Amino acid sequence: MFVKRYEEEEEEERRRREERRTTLKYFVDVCTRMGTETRLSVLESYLVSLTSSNPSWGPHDFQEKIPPTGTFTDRLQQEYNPTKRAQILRSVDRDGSFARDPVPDGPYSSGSTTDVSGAAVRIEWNPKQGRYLVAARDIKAGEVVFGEEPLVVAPKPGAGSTCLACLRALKESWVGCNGCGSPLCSPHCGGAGHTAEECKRLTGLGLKQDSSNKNLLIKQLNVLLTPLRTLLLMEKSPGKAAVIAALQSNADLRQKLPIGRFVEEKVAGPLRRQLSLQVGSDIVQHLCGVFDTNAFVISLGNNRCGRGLFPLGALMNHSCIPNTQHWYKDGVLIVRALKDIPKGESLTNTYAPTLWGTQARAAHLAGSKLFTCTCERCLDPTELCSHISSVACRGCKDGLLVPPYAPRGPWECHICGTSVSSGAVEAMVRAAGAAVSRVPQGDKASLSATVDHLSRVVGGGHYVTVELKFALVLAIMTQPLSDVTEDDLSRVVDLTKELLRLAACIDPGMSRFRGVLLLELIKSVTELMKRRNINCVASTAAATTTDTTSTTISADDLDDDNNSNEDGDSKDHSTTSLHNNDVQSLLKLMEECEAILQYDGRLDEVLPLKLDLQHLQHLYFTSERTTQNFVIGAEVSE
Ligand SMILES: C[S@@+](CC[C@H](N)C(=O)[O-])C[C@H]1O[C@@H](n2cnc3c(N)ncnc32)[C@H](O)[C@@H]1O
Repeated sequence: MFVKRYEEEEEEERRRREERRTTLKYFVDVCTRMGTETRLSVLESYLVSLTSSNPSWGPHDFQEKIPPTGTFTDRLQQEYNPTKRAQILRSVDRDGSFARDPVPDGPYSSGSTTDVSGAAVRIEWNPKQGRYLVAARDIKAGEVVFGEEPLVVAPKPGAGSTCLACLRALKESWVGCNGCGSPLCSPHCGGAGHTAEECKRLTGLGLKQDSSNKNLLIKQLNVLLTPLRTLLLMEKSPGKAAVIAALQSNADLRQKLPIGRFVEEKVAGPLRRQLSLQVGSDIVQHLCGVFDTNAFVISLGNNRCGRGLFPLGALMNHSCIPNTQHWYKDGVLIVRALKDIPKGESLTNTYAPTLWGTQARAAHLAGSKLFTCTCERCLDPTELCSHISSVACRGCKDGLLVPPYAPRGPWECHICGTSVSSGAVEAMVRAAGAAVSRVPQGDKASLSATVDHLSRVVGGGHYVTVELKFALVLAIMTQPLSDVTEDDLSRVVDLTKELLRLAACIDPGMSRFRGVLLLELIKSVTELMKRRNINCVASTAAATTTDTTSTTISADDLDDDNNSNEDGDSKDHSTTSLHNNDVQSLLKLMEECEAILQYDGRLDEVLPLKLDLQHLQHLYFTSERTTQNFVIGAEVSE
């Protein structure tokens, strides 16, 4: 009887081994031979699987039936004549073998007639940008366009010790996993990330034995973990394997770059030698490329962060003035519209911080995503009149040196015409960047001094200074509010208003930047109002400026449409007083702030602030019977 059971177990094990071998072989085939059409079908099927399995994340009026748009293949049939169609497909499929790879088995399989009805988005393709998402119907600002769970999550390659199970960043001392010695936040961490299969493979790294070399081993672990987890997932699920195979990896380009060599030497080799994975270099190059090209940095709160692969989210192409932004809720990627998006418009996401200037964004995109952005902002040297890259002119008092249209041309002042070589400007910006890097993180005094210094060197509106201004606002406002001086509160009011005007140009709509700025503005104004006792008419001009100028904080002034006259000049903000209805204006802004930060970790701060404001409103109406004006930052003139 025992012999029989042993034989059965042997047979079962043999069958499992064979199954795995076939799956991986199958994946190799899919990866290397999959044609463009099939890749699109796989992703369209994946989109359908998401909308059907997770309708709660769909648009609010999800029940409304949208006429089926048909698959990409169908649309090509309809929209192009046969010659054009063949041309298009050849242009994206070098060996011409685009035709008939089988669509893989698994949860995402489907025939060529994928029904994408119900989804707010559909997938399109063009030769310049590849695949991208398009609004399948009108989408409203603030609407959740879709939610998506990650296929794979792992620590960032450059991260330090991170709990493999829950992605928490760990301090110097941590417990090692009993099996492989990898970092865990506790032996009983409830996170599901570190599986038995992964543990078995990772014993090959020697983390359990080697304690002298831990830091180096952790670095290696973080580099290997992403492809390891992805390969283990693909072995288990052919459907998911096909989705991952269908994602863009830029592997051909990357192989000619230092990153290609790095992957070969530091990833593919060790995966085979140390973790005993039978995997070819082409697969590893593809997987590393897929992550570097598509992965999102995820931040799960409580110091838990890493990278996640969200195939549908990854299909959003980049724009430096994106129309969507994402948040995370319980590990799910929530993609929301920043503005109204009409049917047919492509959905975009930004791959580079919007607060960076064009040269910095372009360098980041070229280096990591291997393309050049040609959006409206990138093509405009003034960056949509924000002048965030323009540098203060030394030739005249008010002028700005504006970047040239030609790549290495001279920068010219838009007022006095002074011309400065691009090399000289770049050196100036580098020096400014170096000054920023010397500022200790969160150090208010150094931040403030450096903002003043950089405002003189590169200008107050240059992106290096702007980033620091934002950091200064956060540094001031992370202290307990009762410790913040009135001077600092007034500075926050001025800085947030200046940054809100900038946000209206380069990060418009319901962006997190606007939401956080509104929150800090409302918080600082509310605190000032509370301190100055609503029943008194207080002049605080001396505390804020040497003259009696300051800026209004009414909702109208934060509204960009009201912020410039017909010539596009900024309004004069020197006449200042809070109007009688300003508490109500603040409450209105609060509503907007709450709507923007609906999925943000800072939403918790909104409710107490709202209560404070409602309390002030009550006081205000009581006091209004005796006092006409409540003034911040100006002399009272009755
Ligand atoms: C995350 S993927 C986006 C989806 C991709 N288009 C696809 O077909 O899978 C990023 C890649 O898409 C392309 N891409 C994204 N945005 C682009 C843009 N604005 N202009 C040109 N190419 C873009 C680049 O090749 C980039 O490496």
